[in-house]
Parts: sequence; C-alpha cells; structure tokens
Amino acid sequence: MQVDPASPAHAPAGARPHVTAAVLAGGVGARMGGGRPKQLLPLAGRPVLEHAAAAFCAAPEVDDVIVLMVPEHRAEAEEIAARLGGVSAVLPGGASRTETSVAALRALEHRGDGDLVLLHDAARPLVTPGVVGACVGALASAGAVGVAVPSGDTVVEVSAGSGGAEVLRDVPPRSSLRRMQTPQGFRLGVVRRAYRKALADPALVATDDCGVVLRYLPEEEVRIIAGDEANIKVTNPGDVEIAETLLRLREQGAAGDGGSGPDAAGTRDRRRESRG
Ligand SMILES: Nc1ccn([C@@H]2O[C@H](COP(=O)(O)OP(=O)(O)OP(=O)(O)O)[C@@H](O)[C@H]2O)c(=O)n1
Ligand SMILES: C[C@](O)(CO)[C@H](O)COP(=O)(O)O
Repeated sequence: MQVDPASPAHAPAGARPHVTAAVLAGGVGARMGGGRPKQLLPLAGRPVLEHAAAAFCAAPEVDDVIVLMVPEHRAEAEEIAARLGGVSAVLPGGASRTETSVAALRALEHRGDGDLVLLHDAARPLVTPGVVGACVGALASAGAVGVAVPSGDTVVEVSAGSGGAEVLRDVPPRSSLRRMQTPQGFRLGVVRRAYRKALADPALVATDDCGVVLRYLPEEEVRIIAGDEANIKVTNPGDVEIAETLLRLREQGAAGDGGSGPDAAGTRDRRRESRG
C-alpha cells in the first residue's frame, strides 16, 4: 500500500474529518451458491447491495460512499450506484475480503490520516443509518470501532478429537463474547498502519478489519459499540428469506429510523445543500 506515514491530516485543525463509507461487494457468495454474487440477489425488490449502500447514502455523518465490486459484475453495481445517486465510485474488489479492504484503502490514499473510513459488508443489507451514525460518533474518541451484538447462545470452541470427530475444547464465558458485525470504522492513519504491518506478514489471515488492527496494532484500543440484531449477514440460502422478513417488519414498524429506502438519495442531496 502506498501510504505516506507523515502525511498530514486532510482536514485543517478544528474541522471535522471527512468520512468515507466503503461497501465491500467483492465476494462471489460461494456458500449462497446459485451462480450470481449474493449482493445482487433481490431483497424486497432491490438488490442486497443497494439496501446496504443506501443506508450510508442516507446517513448524514457520511460524506462519500464507494463500492468495491466483483470485477465481472461492475456494470450492475454501476447501475445500482446511478439509481442511488450518492455513490461516488465503483471500483474492483480483490480476491479475498482482506484484499478488497486493502483496495478500498488504496482508493483513499488522497485522504489524510485524520479522516475516517467505514468498511461495511455489502452482504449486510439491514444496516441502519442509526448504527452508521453511532460508529462515526464513537470515532470522535477512538481510532478503531466495531459494532457487535451479545451472543444469546453459549459459543464453544471445538477441534478434531482422537477419532477424528469434532469434540468440545473450550467454553469461553458468554458474558465476554460478542458477534461482530459491520460497519467497522477507523481513523485512516490507524487502519493504514495496521494493514501495512499485516501485508508484510506472510501468515496473514483475517475475516474482519478490527481483527487486523487488534493483531497488528495491539497498542490501539478497538472500541466495541452496540450493533443491531437485525443487521445479519446474508451468507447461506435461508438468509435471504430471513432478511426479507426483517426488512418487511422494519418497513411496517419503523418509519422513524431515518430510512435506507428510496429517499436515501434525497437525504443526501439535502445534506449537501445544508453544508453549502
Ligand atoms: N473477495 C471478497 C470477498 C468478500 N467480500 C465481501 O465481504 C463481505 C463478507 O463476506 P462473505 O459473507 O464471506 O461474502 P462472500 O465471500 O461473497 O461469501 P462466501 O464466503 O460464501 O463466498 C461480503 O459483502 C463480500 O462481498 C469482498 O468484498 N471481497
Ligand atoms: C466482517 C464480518 O462480517 C464480521 O462478522 C465477518 O467476519 C465476515 O466473515 P466472512 O468469512 O467473510 O463471512
């Protein structure tokens, strides 16, 4: 990654940092199957990716939204971006989620270390502008923030037993366990430093970006804030139906959420106008 560690913060002292949301849509959806990336599947009439990106377009704390898409399906993402109106760029994703995160950071090289980035799974279409706003808010006093929910179930560690069958290895205390979601937000200087070290490690394996900061910048505290039970990741075939049900319940019950619906572009335009 070409990052200048000495680069000054983009915003002048006292000004608020620029906030970019990067929606990671570079995956092929192998567990979902079906031949098309799951982020293009329809959910209540709109592609999964469109729901996810719309929440960021609707969040007044976000200045800029970019989408990282499977290269072969970039044209479809461009169509979604055109419909939303608030996405500034659709760029090619990488071969792994980690590589797609790195591609997002590379696209932000012109931003200062003091600016902010939110990395979000396109496969989480139920993210709300409220959670996005809380994540940006927490970044006022933290360099890295993840959203997570408590686990209702006991989460256990397993491994192969003597006969090869899976056996129980450990039962970590449930009270200290959380299920990690996205968005995960960072000061750019922090996540850049973490990835610079991570990319120098031939043993790098990561499933999320907060984990990269935890592992490669152990001195940096990663703040955990409350996520949303409904912010599920569409991963397996049954998840589309669950997400659709949750969306419909939300539409019926919560007109007051700020909305990631069709008015997202309008919200964004109003935000731009109010900033001059
Ligand atoms: N090369 C990749 C792989 C994943 N992702 C994104 O990371 C998020 C979470 O990943 P996951 O649910 O694992 O998506 P897929 O990789 O598409 O699914 P699978 O592992 O079943 O192939 C998704 O929004 C996915 O598009 C990405 O941007 N680039
Ligand atoms: C980032 C994430 O969604 C947090 O729960 C998750 O780690 C993604 O993992 P996946 O293996 O790419 O599905």
